[in-house]
Amino acid sequence: MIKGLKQLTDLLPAAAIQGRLEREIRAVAHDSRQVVPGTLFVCLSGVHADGHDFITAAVQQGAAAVLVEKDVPAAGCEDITIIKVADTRKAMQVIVPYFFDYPGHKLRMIGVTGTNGKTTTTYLIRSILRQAGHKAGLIGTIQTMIGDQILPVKNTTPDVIELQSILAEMVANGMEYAIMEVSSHALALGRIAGCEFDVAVFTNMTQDHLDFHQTFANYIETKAELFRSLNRPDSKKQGKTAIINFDDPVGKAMAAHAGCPVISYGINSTAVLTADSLAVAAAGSSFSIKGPFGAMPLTLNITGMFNVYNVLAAAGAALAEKIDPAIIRQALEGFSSVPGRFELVQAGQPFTVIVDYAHTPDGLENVLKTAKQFATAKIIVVFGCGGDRDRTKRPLMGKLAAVYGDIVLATSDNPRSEEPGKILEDIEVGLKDALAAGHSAKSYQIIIDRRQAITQAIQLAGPQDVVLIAGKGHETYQILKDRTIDFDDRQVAREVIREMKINA
Ligand SMILES: CC(=O)N[C@H]1[C@@H](OP(=O)(O)OP(=O)(O)OC[C@H]2O[C@@H](n3ccc(=O)[nH]c3=O)[C@H](O)[C@@H]2O)O[C@H](CO)[C@@H](O)[C@@H]1O[C@H](C)C(=O)N[C@@H](C)C(=O)N[C@H](CCC(=O)O)C(=O)O
Ligand SMILES: Nc1ncnc2c1ncn2[C@@H]1O[C@H](COP(=O)(O)OP(=O)(O)OP(=O)(O)O)[C@@H](O)[C@H]1O
Ligand SMILES: N[C@H](CCC[C@H](N)C(=O)O)C(=O)O
Ligand SMILES: [Mg+2]
Repeated sequence: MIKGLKQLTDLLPAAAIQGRLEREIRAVAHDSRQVVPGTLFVCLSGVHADGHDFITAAVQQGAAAVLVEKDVPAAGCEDITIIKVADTRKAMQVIVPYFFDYPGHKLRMIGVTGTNGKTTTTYLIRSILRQAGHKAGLIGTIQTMIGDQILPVKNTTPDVIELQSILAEMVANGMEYAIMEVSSHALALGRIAGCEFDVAVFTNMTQDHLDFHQTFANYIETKAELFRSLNRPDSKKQGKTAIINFDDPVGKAMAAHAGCPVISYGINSTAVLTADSLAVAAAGSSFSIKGPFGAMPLTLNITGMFNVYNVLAAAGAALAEKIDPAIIRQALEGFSSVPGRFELVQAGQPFTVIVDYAHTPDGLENVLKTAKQFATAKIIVVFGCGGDRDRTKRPLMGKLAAVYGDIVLATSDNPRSEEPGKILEDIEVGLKDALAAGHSAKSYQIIIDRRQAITQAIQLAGPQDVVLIAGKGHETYQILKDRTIDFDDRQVAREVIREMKINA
């Protein structure tokens, strides 16, 4: 993409400009390390750093212009254009979609938000759309997919520059759909500027990210933004639909924000799509979806009540896109799994080992309830809580692990800049509470080293037991204070089982 700087600044009528506008802009970046010759460097004030401090570095790398919200020294900036606005983040949200020719207007866009279930629901929607013969790209926690091309990701929802560039790539590659997870961080930080969603899905709302949103009420309000966005007077698209979980206490409020047709779903509420005849096992589940098309009996490779909700949400999105129910059924029944979501590790051991991405109290409770539904012997839980994340969820997760598990091994999960022992102390408060109240767990152990915790769990497991290793799912790393090391729960579990020569 190449745009004239004048075209870009025309979108910012209140900007104060110093220097010439007759320049070609070949890229937009807010990170000096990504600046190439001809870049417009956007200076953002962040949590850890201030982009204004990197102007010299950006100029040295060939920046043609800088967008600032503070006065910056002219020295060193003689050959570039300085554009000053009141808020660089907002200005970036205006110019970047234009820079990439508004790819979000050319794709049918499906956004999925909610505390849990976004990744799973987006994968399900993608498989249905592909089954129906559509070209569908995906953006989310695990990876970005453009057709069969896979790109690594840093965040669940990329920042506005990366996101618009991915969407442009999708358009260039003939994608009809972009299905994406919309995190609350993305909504709060305006990362989805320029995306016009045709379908917005609400999965659920439970505690997470209170470090960032401060209160649960703020968190809900932030999520509501996706549904309000369906209702904008300046919208370029027609025929929007909201897919809403009516079993969730805030579902109806989300629907009210949408101001467009709603496909509701739920198991306990009156809704357009419901499910009954539910049966779950470790390796799969069966149930029947009831909807305007009648009944759709399903036998699936994914399990757990929570996945019934994800399936209903995905079916709702597909129905909004007028996909034939027979195709929806075919796709759902052929769907294998999402990496690291209730993933069974099978290395010949006589007990069940599950690796799951539950990293919130609700996620952990759901996955433990599911394990409890089919477990015939002990449940051994290995889990931890991320550093630099919502601290208040730690005792809650500790408590839930001990309420549903028989043996709990609390360990590290991406401690980041925090002291692992301190995180575990927070978890231990909840563990102690649950034990004092006489819940399921007979014992717990605190084992800082995650490999050692997994080894201990596997050593303790007897025939028919269930070992649940929660929190990291598909992740292949452990983020420590000073470095990131390779770490994959599934691989470690397999290695430990093989080393111990445990056979059925
Ligand atoms: C709180 C948050 O979301 N922070 C995001 C934010 O970082 P920040 O504002 O703190 O940036 P900063 O490091 O202070 O830097 C400020 C500016 O200086 C620039 N800089 C910095 C260094 C340098 O050498 N040169 C330079 O130009 C940076 O590019 C930036 O523009 O902007 C960065 C660039 O877009 C993001 O990568 C970063 O996400 C961090 C890594 C993060 O972990 N975010 C998590 C909490 C997150 O967003 N999670 C959500 C939800 C997950 C879920 O589904 O549960 C997600 O969508 O992933
Ligand atoms: N609908 C659901 N309700 C509650 N828990 C769920 C639901 N779906 C999945 N989970 C649990 O949450 C975990 C994460 O699921 P998934 O990755 O689909 O959610 P997510 O919303 O994408 O998470 P993230 O916020 O990290 O992107 C799963 O491993 C499972 O334990
Ligand atoms: N999207 C979530 C993922 C948490 C996964 C867990 N393994 C952790 O690192 O806390 C977050 O960034 O808070
Ligand atoms: Mg996700």
